[in-house]
Amino acid sequence: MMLTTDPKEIFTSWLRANGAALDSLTFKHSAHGSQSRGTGVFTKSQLILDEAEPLASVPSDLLINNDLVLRIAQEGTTVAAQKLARCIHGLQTADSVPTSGPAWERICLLVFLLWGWTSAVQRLDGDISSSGVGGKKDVEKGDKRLDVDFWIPYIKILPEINGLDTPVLWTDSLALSRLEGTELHAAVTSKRAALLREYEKLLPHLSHLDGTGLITAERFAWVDAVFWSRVLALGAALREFGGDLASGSDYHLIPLVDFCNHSPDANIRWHITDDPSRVVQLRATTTDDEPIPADTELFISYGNKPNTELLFIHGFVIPNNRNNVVKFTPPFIEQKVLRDDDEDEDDENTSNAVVTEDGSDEPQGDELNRVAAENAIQNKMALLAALELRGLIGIRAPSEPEGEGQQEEGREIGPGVEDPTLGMLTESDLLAMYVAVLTADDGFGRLDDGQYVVGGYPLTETTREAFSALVKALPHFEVIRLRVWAVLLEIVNFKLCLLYGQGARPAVSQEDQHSRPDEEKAEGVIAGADKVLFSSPAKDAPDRSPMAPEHVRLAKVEVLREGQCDLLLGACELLQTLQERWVELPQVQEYLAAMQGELEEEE
Ligand SMILES: C[S@@+](CC[C@H](N)C(=O)[O-])C[C@H]1O[C@@H](n2cnc3c(N)ncnc32)[C@H](O)[C@@H]1O
Repeated sequence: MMLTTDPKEIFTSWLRANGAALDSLTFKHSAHGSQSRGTGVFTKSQLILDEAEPLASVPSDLLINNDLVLRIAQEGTTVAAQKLARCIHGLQTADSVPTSGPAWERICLLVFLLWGWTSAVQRLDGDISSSGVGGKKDVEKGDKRLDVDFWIPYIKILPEINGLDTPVLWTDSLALSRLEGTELHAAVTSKRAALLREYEKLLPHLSHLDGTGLITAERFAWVDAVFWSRVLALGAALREFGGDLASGSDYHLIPLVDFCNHSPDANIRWHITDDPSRVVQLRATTTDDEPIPADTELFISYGNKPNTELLFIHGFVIPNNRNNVVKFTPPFIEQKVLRDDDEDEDDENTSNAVVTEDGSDEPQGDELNRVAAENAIQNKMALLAALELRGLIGIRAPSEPEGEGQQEEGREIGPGVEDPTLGMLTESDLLAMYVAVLTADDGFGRLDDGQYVVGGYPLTETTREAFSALVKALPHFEVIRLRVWAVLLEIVNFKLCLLYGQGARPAVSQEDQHSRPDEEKAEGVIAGADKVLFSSPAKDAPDRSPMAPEHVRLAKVEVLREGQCDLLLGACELLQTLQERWVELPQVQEYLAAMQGELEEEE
């Protein structure tokens, strides 16, 4: 009998031999146009999807979590297990390495993957030192799961560096510079720096796993990407069942289930049971009457993720992604005082402090304003935290009015409409915007005893409902809403400038040997982003994706940028309409007239 060398077949046999069930499924290379999706889960023969019938299942013995890694380190007897033990022991005793919680679980799983990968590479290179002394095979006598060899069929089918293609792994790529103007540019830069720092910190311990310099900074970035692109946080679900399944671990790698690719129109999902022999199952999301043909890929949903997140974590984008969002930090109105102050300082290059007769510096008006602004921002941040509104605010695409009647309502948009932002802001983001734009003139602030007030009334309960009620009760509530629209419009315009300021067309790398004239190629990339990514797959699509070509990366970034531009243009249009409507409101007109009167009196 011929032994197979196909990693997918070896992996399938390994799953079956170890208690997984996957009779109706198979693993195949998946591609859409020239965008490779790596390995995916396909139907083996014609199949009718039925919610009640599990399509596949994985036993608890095949789940990989930090409990397993620690057991290998404590109980494993092979040379490879001892290497892992030295690595884990070093990490546990090192300064500034977290040794509990999700951060530690992640490190344990990174170590596991690097342990498997270095062992697989060393076997390939004929280096048998990791298998045993004098070339004798070093086999675990107890639990086979403590033996690195047991896991090699799984390790060998994982995507290689080029198969993941997340921007953090892009080097010397023009596509990186095209991320400028999007949130991803800063995110990628800081993630790379953080990974490098972490690599340098962990390397003395990781080198116990290999000792021959295999674990480079790039390999460390790879293992981090493998982890984030396939980890599932199952802890809470498993703990509900109690018993043996309720380990302390949250993060899990689940061979088989982690080969499911993502689609917004997923037809399968994972499901947890309390039966250890089939603890994680794949099930259909619906029951159909019509059979689906053999060789159809089945997809799960990774959640309602925007393209920024999909590209950052998974290296792919979805055209016309309904979940796109543009995020920003809360735009505290006091930041304007700080910005103006900085500009004044730059202009005059002088300090606001004046030297008094006794020679000491005394804060003057501007300085006092600055201190007050900084205090106000700190108080606002504390309030956001107390209301659990900390974090970024997101703008989503406003929903399109549907049908005749709704269009009419769209035109009628005004204070009476329940959500005048048409879904552009969530309820909690709107509350965070109120916190950002309220000022002392609105009777908003924090008293010396720590109590918040809105409109002069105390916020007796620090809940979102109570805060929202006080804001809505303000006599000039519509003025506050107008302020929100105006601040948002400023942000949207700024974000659009960042995107367009980047230029509508990418410059083209000189290294590109096969390039058409720059302009022509750049135009092709932009206009044909969808075409490049989603044209028909090559007939003989390679089993393993080659290095993602530069034009594929550029096309992905263009899909991301176009998504953000469309979203921001839609938001800009709506915000302009909102501003126009709100400025006409009698409440707003009265408020503006009163302000004008006050100003004239002061003069
Ligand atoms: C959980 S793994 C799925 C299995 C993976 N294809 C493999 O070969 O190991 C997630 C990774 O699969 C790829 N992927 C999943 N869904 C995709 C999609 N819709 N388009 C492109 N790539 C996808 C991405 O590389 C992602 O990081």
